[in-house]
Amino acid sequence: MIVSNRIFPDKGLIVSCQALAYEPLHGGDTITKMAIAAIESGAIGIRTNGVFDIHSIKQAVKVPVIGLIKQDIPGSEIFITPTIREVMAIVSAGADVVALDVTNREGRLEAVKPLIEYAKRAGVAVMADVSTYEEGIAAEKLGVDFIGTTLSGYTSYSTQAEGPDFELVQQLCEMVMVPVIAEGRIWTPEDAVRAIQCGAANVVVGSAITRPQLITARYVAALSKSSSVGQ
Ligand SMILES: CC(=O)N[C@H](C=O)[C@@H](O)[C@H](O)[C@H](O)COP(=O)(O)O
Repeated sequence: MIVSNRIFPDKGLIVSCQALAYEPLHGGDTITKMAIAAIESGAIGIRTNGVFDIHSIKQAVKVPVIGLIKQDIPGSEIFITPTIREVMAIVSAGADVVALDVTNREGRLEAVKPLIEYAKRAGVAVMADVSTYEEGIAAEKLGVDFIGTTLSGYTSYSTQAEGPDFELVQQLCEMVMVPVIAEGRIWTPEDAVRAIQCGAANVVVGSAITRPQLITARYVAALSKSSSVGQ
């Protein structure tokens, strides 16, 4: 059986549960509890950042976990699992899938090869976080198991949009054989349905479910906009 089909045999929702050190929910078992809540409500997978949360969530839930490590490297724009060190740590923490940057920046399409090979040799699948169609095509050639639209809008040359990049999801689904995971700025159930209609195998939703500070800010902005209307 193809690795990706074994990991996520059905289409569905993957919830990204992440809180970096500067975010209010960072620390302790908060993120693990978020993951448990998501699974209790029907999510089929979790995407999470960092060794602690990957390991903790793996102990707590039975669904596949996509692991990444966000790491700032001075002078580099690549921050999602930038080096082999992070790949090794994610594999050791027990993730089922390693997510990493497969963008066309800083020679990454060449530099990422040993990272992909390491994960695959360890029996762990790879999700390529891309920002454009061309990067998705390149990622498939590199032998990844999933392609995510995660970084659309986060590279200088990709589509900059407020909402999800449905066009990229659709283009990739038409051209690649590996499952495409729609990810990035999916805020409503309708967005998620549309991503699946575009051909996505799965949908990752993060902030709209697990970043209460951003959810709150949207309500506050909407209310302040509506109260200023007509004044
Ligand atoms: C660009 C970047 O750093 N994305 C990260 C990747 O793991 C996460 O911070 C996002 O929450 C995740 O991609 C889900 O997206 P959204 O939160 O928009 O649903």
